Amino acid sequence: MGGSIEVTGLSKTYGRQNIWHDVTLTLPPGEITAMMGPSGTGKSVFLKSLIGLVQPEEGQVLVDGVDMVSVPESHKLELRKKFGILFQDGALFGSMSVYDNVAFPLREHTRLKEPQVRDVVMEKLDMVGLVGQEHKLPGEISGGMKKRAGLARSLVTDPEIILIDEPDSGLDPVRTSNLAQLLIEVNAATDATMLVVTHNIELARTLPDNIGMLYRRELVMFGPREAFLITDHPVVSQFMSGDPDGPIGMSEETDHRRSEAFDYSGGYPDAGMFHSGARAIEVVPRQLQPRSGAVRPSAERHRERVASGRAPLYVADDEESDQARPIARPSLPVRSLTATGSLFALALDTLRNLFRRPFRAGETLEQFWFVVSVSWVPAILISIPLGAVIALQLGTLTTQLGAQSFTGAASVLAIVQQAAPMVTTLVIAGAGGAAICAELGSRTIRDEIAAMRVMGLNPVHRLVVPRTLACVGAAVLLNGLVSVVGVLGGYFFNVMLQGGTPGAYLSSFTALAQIADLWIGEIKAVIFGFIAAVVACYRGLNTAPGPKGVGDSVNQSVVVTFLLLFFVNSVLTALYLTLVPMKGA
Ligand SMILES: Nc1ncnc2c1ncn2[C@@H]1O[C@H](COP(=O)(O)OP(=O)(O)OP(=O)(O)O)[C@@H](O)[C@H]1O
Repeated sequence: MGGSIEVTGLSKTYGRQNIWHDVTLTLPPGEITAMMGPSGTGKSVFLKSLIGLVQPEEGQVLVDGVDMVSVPESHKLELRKKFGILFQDGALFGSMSVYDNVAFPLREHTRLKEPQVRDVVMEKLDMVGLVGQEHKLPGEISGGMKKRAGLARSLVTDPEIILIDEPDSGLDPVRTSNLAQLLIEVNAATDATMLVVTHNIELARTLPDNIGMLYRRELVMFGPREAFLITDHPVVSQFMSGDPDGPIGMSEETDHRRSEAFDYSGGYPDAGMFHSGARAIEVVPRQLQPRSGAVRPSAERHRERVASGRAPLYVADDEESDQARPIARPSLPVRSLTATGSLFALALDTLRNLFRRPFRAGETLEQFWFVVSVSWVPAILISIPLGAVIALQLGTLTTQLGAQSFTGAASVLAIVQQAAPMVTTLVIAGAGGAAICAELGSRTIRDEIAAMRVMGLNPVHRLVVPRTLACVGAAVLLNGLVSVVGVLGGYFFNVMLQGGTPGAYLSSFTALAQIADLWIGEIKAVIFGFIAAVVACYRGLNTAPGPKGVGDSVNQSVVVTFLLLFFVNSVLTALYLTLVPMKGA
């Protein structure tokens, strides 16, 4: 029998937006449940909170007795292996073929040999009608096909709990019916617990054993399909009939006014009360049955629960439903501290995962090449004028002080210790970091990262570590390059324009500088490269929905990196000057 999920007092907010509060329900093991509700009522957020992809502020989600809300992330990764999930647009990995996407969980989590993997993958692809399309990339197939490929991937490990977000979006009515039929066959064959989030009334009327509805920040009704469909509840009956007249309008904001104006004189049905008889026969259609003739064990259990009165219909209290909940939003300092703490936690997690096997050499090299290729030209173009300006300024100053022979040492130290690591990392953050943040942000809003987490994979190990090593490697390499170009630029301007002598420029450097002065530049490059990468990855992985969310993340990642770099540079410089004695001092 499938896994059990018991939700108690669950509440979720985003900023000032209360998504839903105090949601309590149980998904009966092995049964199919549909969650309905107008757009934007938080159905997808609810589904993600069951699997620990969204962190609710209050409440519990017991998955086979373990609370998904409070267990540590490492335990969540294990618990998620019980789940299969189909995200709204399939959440396929864009760089892999349909075949590799479906094979991915098997290759990661089982010891099956490639021929066995092939058998399972082809069986699931056949089930969803995608045989012949397996070599295509996700970008080359339609939205409906992506959805079916996502379903095949979610079924490939025979999960105990299957979560499906809007299976019908992007599908025509015939394919929607076929998909519904497929889901009932899967349930009959596996007895998995299933939750289907949908707007599709026909699907909700014929597929599930139980139905729930979210509306205006709460669960308005939840219970057996046969009780839910015959209710007189104004919100539920309007939604199920698709009637434009009623408390539900164009948006939740205006619904508040419509709701006040609506005549509720018919009253609400009593919780736990079943309406039966002629009306039930009229409005409750026959539930879909497996074509194979198999008997669904969960359907039998459901009938027993209903007959014995152990499946009451929950109806929210009308008084409660119209009350706006005050949202205790943390103050700005608290939110800033929380974000800083999370960034710091990601940095530590990245360091921990550096030593985890397998080492992803291919992706690290690919990212390294990418960061170097977008950064080296701007880095050099900036370093030439910067070296010149530093040499000219210091040359003028040392001449005024009568110490012109020390121009070389001053310029080289300024370039190697300060300018080169800063320039390198600002360019890496602006070019490479911004691209990394945009890439991870797009993958986040397409639910690719969530899909990875569901498959029990750690995005820090898979994505953040290779990108961090790439940025650190690129920073060290480019720092050397920028230093050389900057020093040559300084030399050229000092010797050609300020009348300095080549011998004095170099000998002053050896007289005043020491090997530690060169090391500090490279150490700074390592630290700054690490900061640029972790900030970019952090913002990318915590992107808000939509293209605007990605844009905001990129912007914040660049600004935050710049601020951190200047701060950390001043601390490192002060430490170096305090701890390392100057040559000749
Ligand atoms: N990561 C996030 N950050 C901020 N707000 C979010 C985030 N994810 C979801 N939301 C907000 O939560 C609300 C509910 O979104 P959700 O996608 O769950 O709605 P839905 O009921 O599934 O809608 P639809 O049926 O249109 O898909 C929306 O207003 C959305 O903007």
